Amino acid sequence: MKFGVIGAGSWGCAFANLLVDNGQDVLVWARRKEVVFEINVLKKISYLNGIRPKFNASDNIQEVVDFSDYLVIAIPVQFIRENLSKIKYWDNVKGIVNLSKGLEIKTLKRVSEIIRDFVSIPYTVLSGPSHAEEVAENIPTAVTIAGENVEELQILFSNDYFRVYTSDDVVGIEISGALKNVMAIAAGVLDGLGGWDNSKAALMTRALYEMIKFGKIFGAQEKTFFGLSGVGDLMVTCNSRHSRNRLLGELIAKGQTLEEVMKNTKMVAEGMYTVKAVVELSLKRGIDMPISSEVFKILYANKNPRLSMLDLMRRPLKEEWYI
Ligand SMILES: NC(=O)C1=CN([C@@H]2O[C@H](COP(=O)(O)OP(=O)(O)OC[C@H]3O[C@@H](n4cnc5c(N)ncnc54)[C@H](OP(=O)(O)O)[C@@H]3O)[C@@H](O)[C@H]2O)C=CC1
Ligand SMILES: O=C(CO)COP(=O)(O)O
Repeated sequence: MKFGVIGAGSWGCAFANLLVDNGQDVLVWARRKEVVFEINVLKKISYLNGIRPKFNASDNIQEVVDFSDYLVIAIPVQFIRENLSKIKYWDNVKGIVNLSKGLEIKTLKRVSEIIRDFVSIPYTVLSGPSHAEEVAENIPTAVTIAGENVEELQILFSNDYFRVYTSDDVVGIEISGALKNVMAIAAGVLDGLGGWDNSKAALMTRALYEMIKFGKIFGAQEKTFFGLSGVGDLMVTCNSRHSRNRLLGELIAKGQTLEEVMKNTKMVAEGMYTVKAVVELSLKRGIDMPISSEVFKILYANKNPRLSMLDLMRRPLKEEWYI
């Protein structure tokens, strides 16, 4: 099978290597010519130290689409629309596989909804605790896919280091994948303030609750949040040294501004965008989202992270579980 991968960042490249390991033909789209040169000629991936690309790349998006049976999306969510709009013909593509995690802030849409604005071909989302750095080193990883063609894709993607489960909950997988990035920023804030175990465990548990509350309003299934794309990805992202979202929160709590953090990294922390959509949607739909709302205030209203933590502790007392 031929896979075109849109995005030559860490996840696009790690996933492309996985596909090659599984015997698939792969062509990756990178927006910059220097990245194509690095991959095709220098055999380097600048986003993944020490990992050699097993695939070729092109900076011509239409060429990659024309090559593809399946098109894999692996670029930051805020740029999916602008890049899909460059594609003129979709004739060969039999399905889309989305690896990106977030909500579009301009439209408040999930990735499946953005894609439906362009084509109505089968859509599948893949999510779960899967840091690119570890997948690229063939470290055992498990993820979930939902959508169309999942039986075929489950077989094509699985191997001895990558185990793929299936689910019937596209909405739940997209929402849990998007929201865990916001929660990981909050976890990073705690790491920056003190790295306390009790506080981190409390935050992650209440974060899961908040994710479920939000997801159910949009038709997600509760059980999805207890699976790989929910609690699994929440655990990895809130705790991992690889997580860009967690690191963003940590650096802010240690005194850097958002602008400073962004200037010093080329990697995307999706939660800093998604939190805007989450707060807007929660206001529109009347969903109480205390952790997301504090993350928003810390990032965009210059709120002192210590005060955010205190404000969360001082909320009205209540039963633990009341959805
Ligand atoms: N990294 C991971 O472990 C995982 C990431 N994800 C998700 O995958 C998605 C991609 O993340 P990841 O690979 O980590 O990102 P990286 O930060 O590693 O790389 C970002 C990639 O997106 C490209 N890019 C940035 N801006 C644009 C633009 N305007 N148009 C086109 N391409 C652009 C960058 O190109 P350039 O180099 O030219 O700037 C680069 O190739 C995100 O939604 C993320 O949440 C999901 C699971 C695991
Ligand atoms: O989604 C991820 C791991 O599953 C990646 O998280 P970060 O973007 O925070 O690194």
